[in-house]
Amino acid sequence: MKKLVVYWFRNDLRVEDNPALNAACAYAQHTGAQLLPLFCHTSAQGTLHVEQTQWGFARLSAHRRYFLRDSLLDLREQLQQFGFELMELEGELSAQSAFLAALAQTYTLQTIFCEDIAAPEERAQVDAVRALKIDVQAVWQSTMYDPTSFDFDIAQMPDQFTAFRHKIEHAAYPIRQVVTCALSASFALRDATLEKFSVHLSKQSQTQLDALDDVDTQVMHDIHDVRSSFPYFLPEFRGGSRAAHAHLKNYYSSDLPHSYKQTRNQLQGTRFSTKFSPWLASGALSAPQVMAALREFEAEKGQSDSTYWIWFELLWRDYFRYLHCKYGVRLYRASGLSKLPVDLPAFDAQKFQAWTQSMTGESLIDAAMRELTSTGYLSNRLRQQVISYWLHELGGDWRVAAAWFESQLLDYDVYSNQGNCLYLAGFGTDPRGYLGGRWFDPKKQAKQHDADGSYRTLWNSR
Ligand SMILES: Cc1cc2nc3c(=O)[nH]c(=O)nc-3n(C[C@H](O)[C@H](O)[C@H](O)COP(=O)(O)OP(=O)(O)OC[C@H]3O[C@@H](n4cnc5c(N)ncnc54)[C@H](O)[C@@H]3O)c2cc1C
Repeated sequence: MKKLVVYWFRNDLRVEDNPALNAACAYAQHTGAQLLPLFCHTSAQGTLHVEQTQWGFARLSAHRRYFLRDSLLDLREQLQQFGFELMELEGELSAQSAFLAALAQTYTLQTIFCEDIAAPEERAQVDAVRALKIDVQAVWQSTMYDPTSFDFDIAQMPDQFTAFRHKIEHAAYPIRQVVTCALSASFALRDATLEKFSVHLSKQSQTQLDALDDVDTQVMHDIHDVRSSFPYFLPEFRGGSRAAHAHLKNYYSSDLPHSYKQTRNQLQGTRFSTKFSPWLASGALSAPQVMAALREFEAEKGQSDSTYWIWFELLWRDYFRYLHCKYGVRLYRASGLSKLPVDLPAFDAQKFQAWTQSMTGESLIDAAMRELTSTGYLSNRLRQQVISYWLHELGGDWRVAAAWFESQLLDYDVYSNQGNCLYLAGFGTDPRGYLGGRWFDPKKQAKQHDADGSYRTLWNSR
C-alpha cells in the first residue's frame, strides 16, 4: 500500500511561510510518503455553509462564503503549480470521519499535519480525527512569535495586555523567521483511486447549498458596494495570497505606515488602517510576513510611532491567541473569566432585529451596522461602539453579538473576536472589566469621530 500524509489546511490558506505544511513535506520526503492537501467545510451540523446559530441566523454570511471561496481558489492554483490537487470535503463531521477512515484503509495513512488552533471547537475537530486512531500533528504557527522561544510558560503569561507587552518588549524576543515553501512535485499524490472517495452531501444539505449559491449570486450582484472599506470584489482585495502580497507591497511602498497611528481610528476608506485582517484571518498572509515587510520598510524609510503601532496592534492579535492557550474553554463560558456567576439577559428578538437591521434610531450605530452587513467590514472604532451599544443600551447578551460578528466579518478570527467581545463585555482581561465592561457614548463618539456627519450620511442615506 502507498504511504500517505495528509495536510489539512485550516486558517492557513497559503503555501509560503507555512511551517506546519513544511513539517508535512519533510515527513513525506523522509518516509517516502505522498502528500494529499485537504480542506474541510465540515461542521457538527452539516456543512459550515448551511449552519445556523442558536439565535436563528446563518453562521457564515455571503460575504464570508465568497471570500473563502476566493481564498480556496487561489490556494488551489498555488498548489497546482507544485503538482498538487486540493481536495475539499463538505458535509457533516461524520462524513469527514468516514472519508478519513476509508483513506486509512486504502493507504498507509501515516499522519495528518495541520495548523494548531487553540479554540474549543477547532480542538474538538482534531480530537474527532484522533478518535479514529489517526495520528494528528498540530503545529503552532499563527502568531508573530514562537511561544517556545519565551522564557516563561504561556500558562503563566500576564493576564493584562500591558504587562504582557512589557514582558515581550523587555526580552526583545525575535519574530518567527519566515520560511519558504517546501512542496515538491516528487511527493504529490497522483492516484485515480482518490475519485472514489468523493464525499457527497446529504440530499437536504445539497439542496440548501444550491439555494445558497443562488443567493450568493444575487448577493454578489448587490454587494458591489463602492462605499466598502474593504471592497473584496475588486482584484486588489480578493481573497488569497496573491492579492494579499500585492496589497502588502503596495501598503509598504506608500508612506501610509508613517501615518497609521494618527489615522487608525478613522471610520471610512481603504487607507486609514492596514486592511491586513481578512488575509491574516484566512491565513493567506502570515503575521511574520507582515512583520518582515514592516522591518524592511523601517530599514528603508525609518521607524516612527506609527510603525511601532502596527506591531503593537499585531501584538493584540498574538495576545488573544496566547490567552486561548492559557484559558481555552473558559473564554467560552457565559461568564468568561469572571469568578462571579453571571445572569445574562434572555434573547430579545426585537432588539436584535433593531440592532442588526439598523433601526435603533441612533444614527452612528445604524450607519455602522449597515456598513457591516453590506460589506463584511467595519473599522475597529465602530466595532467597539456597536458592541457597546448592544450590551449597554440594548441590554443584550455578549455572546449574541460575538456570534453576529462571526457571521458577518470577512476577517472573522476566532481568537480576536472572542477576545475583543469578552473584553468589551467585562468578562475578559480588561482591568476595568469589573466595572461592567467598556461603555462608549454613541453621541459623544459621533461628535468626536464623525464631526461633519459624512460617515452617517454615507451609510444612512440609502
Ligand atoms: C468587538 C471586536 C471584534 C473583533 N473581531 C475581530 C476579528 O474577528 N478578526 C480580526 O482580525 N480582528 C478583529 N477585531 C480587531 C480589529 O477591529 C480588526 O483587526 C481591525 O479592525 C482590522 O482592520 P485592519 O487590518 O485594517 O487593522 P489595523 O488597524 O491595520 O491593525 C493591523 C492588524 O493588527 C491586528 N489588530 C488590530 N486591532 C486588533 C485588536 N483589537 N485585536 C486583535 N487584533 C488586532 C489585526 O490583525 C490587524 O489586521 C475585533 C475588534 C473588536 C472591537
